[in-house]
Amino acid sequence: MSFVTIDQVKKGYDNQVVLNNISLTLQKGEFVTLLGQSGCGKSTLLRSIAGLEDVDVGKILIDGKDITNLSPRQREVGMVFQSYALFPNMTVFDNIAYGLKMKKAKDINAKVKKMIEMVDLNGKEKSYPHQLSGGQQQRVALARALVMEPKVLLLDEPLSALDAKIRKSLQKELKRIQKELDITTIFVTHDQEEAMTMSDRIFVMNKGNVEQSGTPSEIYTTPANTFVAKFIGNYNVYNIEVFNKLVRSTELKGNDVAVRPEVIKLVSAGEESIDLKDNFGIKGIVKDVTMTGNVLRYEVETEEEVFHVDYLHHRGEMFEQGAFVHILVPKKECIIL
Ligand SMILES: Nc1ncnc2c1ncn2[C@@H]1O[C@H](COP(=O)(O)OP(=O)(O)OP(=O)(O)O)[C@@H](O)[C@H]1O
Repeated sequence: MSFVTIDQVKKGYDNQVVLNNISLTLQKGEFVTLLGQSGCGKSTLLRSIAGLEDVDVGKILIDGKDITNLSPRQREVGMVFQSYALFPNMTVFDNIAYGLKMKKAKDINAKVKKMIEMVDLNGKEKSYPHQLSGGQQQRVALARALVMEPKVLLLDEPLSALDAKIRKSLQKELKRIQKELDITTIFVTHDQEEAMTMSDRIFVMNKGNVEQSGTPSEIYTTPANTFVAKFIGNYNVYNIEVFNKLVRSTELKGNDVAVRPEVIKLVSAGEESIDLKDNFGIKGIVKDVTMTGNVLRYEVETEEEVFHVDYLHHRGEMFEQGAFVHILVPKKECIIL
């Protein structure tokens, strides 16, 4: 049985549909990500689960209980925002202890200490938020949410305000803590790389709809439609008629064809023995070569379209800007959309 159920949820403002009949389920302990561009409705969905927004239609269940009409407090969820939202006039310890004190919980000291240890803030108990870095403040916000032992942890772009290096290290720590506590987590981000590294499952959202759900590798290797292919990775997506014209074939049928940049091979134009049985071949000129990390990213111009081709640096020969090449697209790697 699923642990969290979103059942046909709809929400709109004035004439605008923000959530268009969203249904999804999560298993206990899963880390899922709502991924999408600004305005797609991901924050609204998260805030609806938290009880910070009302839905117009539909139901939300957590651990078998219908929470659709409960107040945020009664829902037993914890939330962390991009902006940290700490109490500025309270120490780290008091920020984390606040919710427990309100609830008149037992063993407050021990619980807060354990959380401070978990988020690696030992020694900072008496510091105030303004004395902490952004990353440390976000650790406090995380500890403050987790100390309440919520059933579901909701994270709204929690790492987006941090610089790249801190962000990477907090991604790892967040995953470690999530696994250690086995806490069901819904993470919101617009950053596909972040979604790919963090998630058990990703829900790709667009204009109030879930376009596709799946593991990071499922979404990357088998995008369900043109939107997902264009949004994820660095896919080459072409209108199928244009592609067929380029490769002088009518083999492919459909609307669009998508090809991942790393499956395309480049061969010098002078090369004679090219395999045109298993590949589509297109003549092109290398327009640009950029190096990102250990990946060589080529931009190859053809008579109609530009092809993006990624080579791992050690994959062999390099092609210079201006080089005449054959672009070999393996037929079995063409994804028809
Ligand atoms: N209180 C509100 N009143 C009117 N429109 C709203 C309100 N809150 C959100 N919206 C609209 O709903 C749409 C979805 O907003 P939402 O914040 O969920 O998107 P998002 O995908 O999380 O984007 P972002 O990353 O920019 O927050 C947007 O078009 C937004 O303008």
